[in-house]
Amino acid sequence: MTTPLFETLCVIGPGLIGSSVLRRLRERPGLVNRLVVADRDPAVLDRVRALDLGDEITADLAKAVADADCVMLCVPVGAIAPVAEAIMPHFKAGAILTDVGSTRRSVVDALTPHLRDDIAYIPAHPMAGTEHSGPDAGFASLFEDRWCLLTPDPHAPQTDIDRLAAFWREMGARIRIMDVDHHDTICAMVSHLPHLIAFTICGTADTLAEDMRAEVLDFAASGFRDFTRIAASDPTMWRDIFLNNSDALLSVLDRFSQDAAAMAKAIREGDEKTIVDTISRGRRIRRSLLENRQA
Ligand SMILES: NC(=O)C1=CN([C@@H]2O[C@H](COP(=O)(O)OP(=O)(O)OC[C@H]3O[C@@H](n4cnc5c(N)ncnc54)[C@H](O)[C@@H]3O)[C@@H](O)[C@H]2O)C=CC1
Ligand SMILES: O=C(O)C(=O)Cc1ccc(O)cc1
Repeated sequence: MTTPLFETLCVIGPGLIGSSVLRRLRERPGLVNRLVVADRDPAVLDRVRALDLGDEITADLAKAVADADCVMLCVPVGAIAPVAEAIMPHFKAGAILTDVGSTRRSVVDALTPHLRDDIAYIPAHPMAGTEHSGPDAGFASLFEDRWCLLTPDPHAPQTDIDRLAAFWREMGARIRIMDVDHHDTICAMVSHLPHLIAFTICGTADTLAEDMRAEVLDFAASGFRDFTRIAASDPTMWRDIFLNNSDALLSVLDRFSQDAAAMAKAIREGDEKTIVDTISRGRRIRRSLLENRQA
């Protein structure tokens, strides 16, 4: 019997990410002794009960955090700081506060003024997910071989950072510790811009003339289908991500627009070399991802 990493873990917002963490913990009962689960939506709590994902399941967030050694916020980015502020007075001294939010800087800036000295704030963003939401969408292997990016508050004790890193390793993830702004720039490039492009391209197809629109959907080849999978993601979650990472996102979008314009120019001018170079670069990136088993 190993020592548990946390005596009591509280998960607030047991949707896709939160319920995946809970499922993994149910498969490995020694890691955490007691699971407290909270959400503001009673329908979500009913599903969590039916799925048996918590030992205590409640809509009372203050009560939920009272005994927790670690509180994990799995709510949309825009709700992280308000929820953290509301529950802060109810934390046990020495507890860890973590969140799985997809963006960092604006959340850290909004939350830090409300952070108690005796609470360690260590955001941990798993680079894993799907286009689905809610407690029924989660699965225990979601984080297997995926990165989890930790951006600890400068005052967080090293022992707490090590403990949370060990927790995410048990979830199956690989750990990288990084600076808040670096996190946002990387995520803008590898996650937020691709989603923006997917939402936009589906919008473009949808605004075609009515007769052509039916054909777009009938004849959609796998390229367009891949975009529609990403574009099926949750609107609230992605609104929050775009608005909370606007600087980094607009900066990579600007770069992308310039590159797209360069590609348009190459096509217009019949510049075969630029066209082939651009496509070959994409192919190289895909192959290197496959070699690292990340695709
Ligand atoms: N979906 C994905 O692929 C990934 C999402 N993330 C991040 O994880 C977080 C959660 O995402 P999902 O699990 O996809 O969301 P989800 O929509 O599946 O679940 C969110 C849950 O939070 C609850 N909630 C919302 N506002 C609340 C509030 N004020 N108080 C209490 N509960 C509240 C909702 O009722 C819902 O049960 C987000 O911050 C997202 O950016 C991170 C990695 C991947
Ligand atoms: O479904 C996909 O393709 C994703 O990219 C999931 C995802 C969404 C948001 C994140 O912050 C991290 C991963």
